[in-house]
Amino acid sequence: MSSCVGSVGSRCRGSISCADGSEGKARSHSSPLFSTGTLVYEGSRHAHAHRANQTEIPMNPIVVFDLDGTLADTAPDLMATLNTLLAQEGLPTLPVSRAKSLIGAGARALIARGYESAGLELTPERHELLFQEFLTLYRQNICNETQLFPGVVAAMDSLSRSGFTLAVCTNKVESHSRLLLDQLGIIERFAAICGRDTFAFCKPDPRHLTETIAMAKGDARRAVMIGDSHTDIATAQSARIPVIAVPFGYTDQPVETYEPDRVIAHFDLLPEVVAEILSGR
Ligand SMILES: O=C(O)COP(=O)(O)O
Ligand SMILES: [Mg+2]
Repeated sequence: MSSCVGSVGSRCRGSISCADGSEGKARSHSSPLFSTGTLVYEGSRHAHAHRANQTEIPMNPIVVFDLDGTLADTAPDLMATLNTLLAQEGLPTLPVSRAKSLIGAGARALIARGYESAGLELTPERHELLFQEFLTLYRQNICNETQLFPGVVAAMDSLSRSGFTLAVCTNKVESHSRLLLDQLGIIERFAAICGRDTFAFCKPDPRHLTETIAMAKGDARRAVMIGDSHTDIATAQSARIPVIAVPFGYTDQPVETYEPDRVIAHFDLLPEVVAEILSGR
């Protein structure tokens, strides 16, 4: 039998390619919602194959987390880094409370928005230079005051026990995301960590989410995203993935404005709400 490598794409429409070059369709193998599902390969050349000869690719239900403002309160260290840059130029620094309107679209946007609110417009060259400086500075100070939000670890424990794969889809650069998740002690929990530079596209492009799910080998039909911003909600909505919002992150407007499927005020509620969404309750 040929060995088949799963590259099951977003929403499970992807093909599965085999060592012998043949392609086949992946079909859902009926599975209970919260147990590990499987996809059964039915290669065109092997359609006659006896069931015992079929290659099964496990596809777990998956929860995809945003990082800044969802898993962790990163505002103090992000704003401290921004303020170091502003102070270097003799510009007024900004309070952490401004994080809600500045964070969410990555470090480049944070710098542009920060300088704009300090009354300075950046040329593209200067912007790029400051971005590089920001990356270096932030890397050295990434977890000084940053903390996981209450209940994150217990919620992940519970989801993992129920058979969920976990992944991160963030607009932070991937290396920073990995460094931070490592310093927070939770990096091992994620089957995929995809930052704004992991693919050629990033949130709100829905492919950032669907490709994260594919990379984690999660089942896109049993996937839920959790995020704190309009960007996360819009991304999930365009990917047709249900989305839960947290109200304690970085957004100007209340998250309800963007019509997520649910809003949870504490991570203790996450496992239950994910279960409700996936069972259509
Ligand atoms: O760093 C940012 O601005 C955004 O990051 P997030 O996508 O994890 O919220
Ligand atoms: Mg966020």
